[in-house]
Amino acid sequence: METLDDERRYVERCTAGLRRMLDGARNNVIVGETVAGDRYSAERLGRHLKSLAKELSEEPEGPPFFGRLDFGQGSAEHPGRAYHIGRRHITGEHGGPPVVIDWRAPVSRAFYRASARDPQGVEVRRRFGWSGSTLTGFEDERLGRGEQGESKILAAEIERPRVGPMRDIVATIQPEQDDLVRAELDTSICVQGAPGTGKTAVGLHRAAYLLYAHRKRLERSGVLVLGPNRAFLGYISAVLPALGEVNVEQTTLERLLATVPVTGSDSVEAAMLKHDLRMAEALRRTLYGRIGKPAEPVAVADGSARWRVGEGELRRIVDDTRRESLPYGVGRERVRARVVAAIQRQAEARGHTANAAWTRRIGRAVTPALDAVWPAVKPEEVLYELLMGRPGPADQVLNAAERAALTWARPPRSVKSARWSAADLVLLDEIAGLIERPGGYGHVIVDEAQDLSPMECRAVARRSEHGSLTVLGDLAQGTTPWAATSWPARMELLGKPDGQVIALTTGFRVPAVVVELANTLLAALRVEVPATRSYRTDGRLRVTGVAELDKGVVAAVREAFTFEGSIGVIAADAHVEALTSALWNDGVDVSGDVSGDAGRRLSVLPASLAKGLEYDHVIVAEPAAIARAERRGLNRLYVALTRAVSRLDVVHAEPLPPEFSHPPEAT
Ligand SMILES: Nc1ncnc2c1ncn2[C@@H]1O[C@H](COP(=O)(O)OP(=O)(O)OP(=O)(O)O)[C@@H](O)[C@H]1O
Repeated sequence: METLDDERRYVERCTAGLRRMLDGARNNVIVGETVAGDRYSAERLGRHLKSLAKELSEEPEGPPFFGRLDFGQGSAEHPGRAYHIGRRHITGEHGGPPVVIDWRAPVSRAFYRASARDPQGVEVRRRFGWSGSTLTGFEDERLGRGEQGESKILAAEIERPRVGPMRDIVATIQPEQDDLVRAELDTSICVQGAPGTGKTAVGLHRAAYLLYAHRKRLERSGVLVLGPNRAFLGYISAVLPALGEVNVEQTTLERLLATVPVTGSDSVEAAMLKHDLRMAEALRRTLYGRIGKPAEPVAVADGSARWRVGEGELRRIVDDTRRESLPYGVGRERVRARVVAAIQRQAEARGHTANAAWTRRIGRAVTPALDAVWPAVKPEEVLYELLMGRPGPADQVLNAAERAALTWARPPRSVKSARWSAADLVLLDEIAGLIERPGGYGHVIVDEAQDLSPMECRAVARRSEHGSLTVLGDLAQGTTPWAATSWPARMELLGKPDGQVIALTTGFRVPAVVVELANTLLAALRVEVPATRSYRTDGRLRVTGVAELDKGVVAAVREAFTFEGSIGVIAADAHVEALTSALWNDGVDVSGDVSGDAGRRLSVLPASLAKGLEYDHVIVAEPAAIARAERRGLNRLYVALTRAVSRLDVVHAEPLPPEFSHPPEAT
């Protein structure tokens, strides 16, 4: 077995290999520009090579490898071979074998899965420790001899103080996580996991894995990551580029659906209704209500000829087309084509020849008749009609009180002046999907999926109809009024009723003492979620009663600065401003960005933005205020309490919510 010095020399080989790859890619750009046969292929090839060169040169400096596998002589596939495993493949000298194997390659799987009980041919698994890009040491597990122990390098990685945005976990993916990361592309999965079990990490690594294993297919069809808000996206946005994947769309559902600006708002009652599944049927009926019974025949002047499709035939065409359940817009064009075909039959019977230009002309000429029976519509027009509250086909789905709740209190003068709400975006998308099927993605990853409404699930389902889904969430962290209470039901709404629901049960963020406190709330949340165990036995919890909240928070922040890592003050939305000024007046720099991106250590954030984020030291200010601020305030509090990586301070001036059971009070 080599020494640390040997491994350091190997690092130099890797650095040289990377340099070779970059030079090669740059050289190829130049050659590619001169050798391609025609301008089109020159441009395509050039673009491809340039992006490869750019990708390589922009690759963040980091350790070239994190692990090594030495296979025994008895291994069927790799007898006596050794492989270094890293974030990306690094080519060897003179066309020789690669010096580093991509963590996603099939052989790397054993790094994550081999154990003393099932060594999978691996004699020794080595984990490397790094300080920046300096190799500092390694640990060996002699799996072939049945030796496997707790890894200090793994523990240090999991327990390291957090600063800045989320990092990848390629060096330490756990077997239960690896199973999900490498699940087949055609398999849709739903991961239920308590806070900090690595759902987001798993989802992002799955995206990277799928792009590696099915690059051609997915580069064509695309991979989409949906997160709950911009702060969260800022927090996770560096993970995939660090893994060499820059072509994944990462956005929120609201942004994805933003076809019109959101300038309006809804009462909770109206929003609840707009997110209710029955809206799908109400909208469908409203849209198809536009199709009319033919009142007159189609008459078309064609030079000296006059063509005519009678009312009866037109009615048959419309009825037949309706029965085909096509998207509304496709149906309209089908009716047009059938009317033109009927005219063509007449014309040909009278000796006219119908060429393409004639067909186009007649197609245009039947538009007025088509508009009368199957009019062209825009989604906004359909929703406008529904929200104006006039009697209509939706009355068969919604009762009078519901119709009244949906109706605009101050109706706009026209579609153009309508002020659409966030919930309206979802309805507009539903209508757009009824008119024409949207383009989909090869794979969609939805994080914090417990918060999706039934109507939002349908918007996701439309985009993954011909692809697969990774759904990530925690029923206990549901904070929207329509949050999920069962995963199989949500998977059905998401269009993947056969999707497997799998639980992650080891927590890597929240220390055991904090989990215990958060779990006292869990009973009150009335959701069925599997119990989890925290990997972390370190950590500190302190509950402090104070006379004045702002002074208590300032003192807690001052103390937090004496530790390493990021600090998050999480408060009820209404308290954020006052706490920020109290800190500011005390000379604390509070300009930190919520996602930790600005490099500052302290962020003061409303509880409503805390989802998915984590801070080394969390100060939850006035839990009772967070709990009473909204209908699912206790769930929100559960989210806030579980953001802590190392230390949690609960600071309160009011009594704690009664659902907290006897937390230890600081003196
Ligand atoms: N195998 C692992 N090795 C090292 N760190 C890990 C591992 N799995 C998860 N983590 C770390 O644990 C923390 C929590 O992970 P993540 O945010 O993915 O959890 P989550 O289940 O999405 O949490 P939440 O439900 O609270 O949003 C992150 O810092 C992540 O990097």
